[in-house]
Amino acid sequence: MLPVSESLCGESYEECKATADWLLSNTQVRPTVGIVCGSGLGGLAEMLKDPQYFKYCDIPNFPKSTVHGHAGRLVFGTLKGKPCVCMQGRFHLYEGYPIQKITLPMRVFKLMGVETVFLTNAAGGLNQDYKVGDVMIMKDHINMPGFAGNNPLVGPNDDRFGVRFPCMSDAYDRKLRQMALDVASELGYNDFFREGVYCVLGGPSFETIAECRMLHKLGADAVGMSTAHEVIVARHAGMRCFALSLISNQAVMDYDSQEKANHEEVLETGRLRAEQLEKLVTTMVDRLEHNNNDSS
Ligand SMILES: O=P(O)(O)O[C@@H]1C[C@H](O)[C@@H](CO)O1
Ligand SMILES: Nc1nc2[nH]cnc2c(=O)[nH]1
Repeated sequence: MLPVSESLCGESYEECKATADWLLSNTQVRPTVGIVCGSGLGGLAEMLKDPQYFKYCDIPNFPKSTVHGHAGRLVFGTLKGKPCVCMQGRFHLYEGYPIQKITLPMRVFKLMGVETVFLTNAAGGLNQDYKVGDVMIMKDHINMPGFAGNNPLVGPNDDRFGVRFPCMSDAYDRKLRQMALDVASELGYNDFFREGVYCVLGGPSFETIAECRMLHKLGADAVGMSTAHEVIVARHAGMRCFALSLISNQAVMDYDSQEKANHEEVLETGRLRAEQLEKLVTTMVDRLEHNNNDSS
């Protein structure tokens, strides 16, 4: 067992358990589905029936949300009859929190009984076939901060969460990705649905032209500042993961371009696609089976 004092930044088993127990003692919902809303995509949380809200600042051990477009509250309720917990706003490395702290909610999800996590983000499109407003199913990620040792699993491993060296070749659940493609097709979304690789960087500055060109050459289709860390921690704890990137802006790849990435465009694209993303995730949750078989 890992003593509390050995936790790097308040993410020890005991601290996560205390947070999970506090939440469960304040709600009747026993969530099996967890949802994380990206920039400008918090409307998904409004889909929950009989919602119960907890501001992050009121939840023991939780960091505070500091980014415009991230409401900063946890919402409990049901979606298509399934008990859910939804992060209406997430934490990012650039907010100054240690990486172990920004991923703490994934461990709290696990300890509350969550089996499947749906994550969304806004990202810049590197793939030249992508347009603003496209939605990319994440089939894989490149964890750039991890190359420099900034991985959320750095520190003492607690076997109660997962193994020391977790596999990541199956991070994005194959069955859920196929389900998303099927649902997108049924809903008539084929024109703007893609599948690709997301690269996470630390932010908060957007990328230079040379960086975008390099990331594209390395095999990334989209670039962002979140999600991959959460997926690493969720997979370590054995939860199934499905993630979507809304291509909110084109990454600038050309020195003649006048385009400039900015957060307002990111939020605006979120507003334009919100309804379709909500419909897709809601339909997927409706079709989820109540088990946690690793289907990748
Ligand atoms: O939480 P996500 O990854 O959707 O947020 C993206 C990355 C930055 O936080 C912000 C940039 O506009 O949007
Ligand atoms: N790093 C990064 N994150 C984003 N989030 C939304 N758009 C972008 C982008 O172009 N780059």
